Amino acid sequence: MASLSGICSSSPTLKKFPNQSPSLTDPLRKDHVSFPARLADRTLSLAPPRAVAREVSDGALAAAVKKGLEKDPRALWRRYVGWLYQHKELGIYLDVSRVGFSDEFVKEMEPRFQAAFRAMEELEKGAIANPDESRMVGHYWLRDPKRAPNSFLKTQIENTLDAVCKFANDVVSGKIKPPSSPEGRFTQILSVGIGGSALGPQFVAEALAPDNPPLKIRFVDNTDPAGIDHQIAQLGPELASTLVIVISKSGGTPETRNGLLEVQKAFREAGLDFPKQGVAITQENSLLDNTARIEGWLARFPMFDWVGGRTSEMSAVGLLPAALQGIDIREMLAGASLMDEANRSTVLRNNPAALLALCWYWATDGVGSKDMVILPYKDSLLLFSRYLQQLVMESLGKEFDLDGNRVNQGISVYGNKGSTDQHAYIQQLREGVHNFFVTFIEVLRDRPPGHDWELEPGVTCGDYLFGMLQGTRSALYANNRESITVTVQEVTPRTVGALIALYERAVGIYASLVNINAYHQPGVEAGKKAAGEVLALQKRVLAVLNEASCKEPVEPLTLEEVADRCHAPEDIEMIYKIIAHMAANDRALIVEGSCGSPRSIKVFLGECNIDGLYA
Ligand SMILES: O=P(O)(O)OC[C@H]1O[C@H](O)[C@H](O)[C@@H](O)[C@@H]1O
Repeated sequence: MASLSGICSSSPTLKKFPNQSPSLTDPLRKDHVSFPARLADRTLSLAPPRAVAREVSDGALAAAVKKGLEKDPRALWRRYVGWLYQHKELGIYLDVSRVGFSDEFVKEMEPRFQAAFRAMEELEKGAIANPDESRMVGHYWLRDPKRAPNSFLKTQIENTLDAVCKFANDVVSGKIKPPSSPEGRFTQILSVGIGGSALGPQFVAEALAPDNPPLKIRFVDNTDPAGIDHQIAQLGPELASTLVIVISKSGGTPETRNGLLEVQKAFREAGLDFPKQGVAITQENSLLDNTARIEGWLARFPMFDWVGGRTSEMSAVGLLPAALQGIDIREMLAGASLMDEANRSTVLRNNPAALLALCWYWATDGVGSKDMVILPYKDSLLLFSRYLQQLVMESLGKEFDLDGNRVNQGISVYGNKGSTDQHAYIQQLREGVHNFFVTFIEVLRDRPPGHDWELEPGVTCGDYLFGMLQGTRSALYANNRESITVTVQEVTPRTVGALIALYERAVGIYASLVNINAYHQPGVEAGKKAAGEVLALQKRVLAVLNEASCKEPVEPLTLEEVADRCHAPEDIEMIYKIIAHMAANDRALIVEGSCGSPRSIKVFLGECNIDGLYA
């Protein structure tokens, strides 16, 4: 059982259309105006934007493009050595040599970087770095509480960490027991949460949980009934020894609420007392917090107003589940803190997060023109790309900049793992549409010492993984595909903490470079609001169908009739979808016609709900 210290990546058709290069002549291309010096530089000598690449395939500019990315091995080696970043204590390396930025570009960007460094410094001092929500942005304080802008916040962070450690230790040691478990101690965690309240814990569990953790973890991160049923079924009798951790900063996210209600129902049906096995992680006085307090849940931990969901892994959100799985959370914090310290350097070459941001700006023209493909060559880092998807896309995907200009910024992120993806999408990356740059995550240590063996003379299984990574990096580069490589010695709590911190800061710096607020997510609300409107419409449809179904004889209705009676003729398509969904779930009966020809449908409810008539 774990102790507290233990827890604590030649278009032939163009020949037919030699005069077409639409994106180069499109006046809306932002890179025509965004950074003229750098564009001039690039058309002469550097890695091709996509439109240039197409002309190149026609042969005209091929020589210039080849000149673009350095191909001379000696010059490349000099570039590699010259730009290689190493964090000695963390054993982390950052190689940006396979991104084609020039010295001139770096010089042009220098003032912007200095401005970004100043902005990060202000942020860390407690500036309102999220102006739209009038919030401070304090995730960096979580791993270095003395940097918090006042002693109250410092104490809050320290007390929460202590409480997390104590609670985890008490659960792992069996001091805190489930009320009715034959095993006498908690054996499972069911984490209910979504977005930033799930992705960090999922990534960390996959990366760091030991093979036999003190508590195994499962996730309910959706309002998919079948998915929830599956998790509960997998728990089986162990529901009695399951600690349910409900995580929601706002405390009112519908998917999380639904997950909680479903889990509570399963507890009732199993005759279990949910509050004695329930833990809430949320902002003080949120709906969730009040529910947990009133119902007397086993424990409650705070989420701070100044920590965003996508940067909450080092708060109770990430630390509690990690500690319960026997992951050394103090090591995660130490790794993040060390990385933060390195990222405070105002010398670009010495600042790994700034180097990443530089590469992102170069590769995407500062307008998101290329996608970020994350390829960790290590199974345990599988979920890193998924974690980064939210961190990068929710932070950088913004319609307006800080001055109110419409910019539609963002960088798309996707990925899975190597070498597996070499058998899936590397074909397109090497030879297909050139709309990406790759980040390889390399782990030097193949497996714990003493377990290695040569599966053929001089070659281990890990050597193949290494060879696949290096081979893919070279093959992509040979075809002018840029890549970054982040290398870690091994996957440990310290390096995972550092990787999270590295990307958090890179996102913050990049946001400053392109002048956007990385810390809000106004776009997410539109979908939520529309979902609420659909559900409100469904209630009206139900009422109309119920009324017709309560008539004697029952009055099946056409879609037009339902829409008219809902006073929503403009919503007929949505009404059709609502009815088709209800019919698929045996909640409405289609007596005439079929869903394939919507105008033919006549529908009513299987039974009349008298109470519903007067609701
Ligand atoms: O933690 P919660 O308040 O439940 O929010 C969960 C998620 O909901 C949203 O849709 C936000 O866009 C995410 O940033 C957030 O992480």
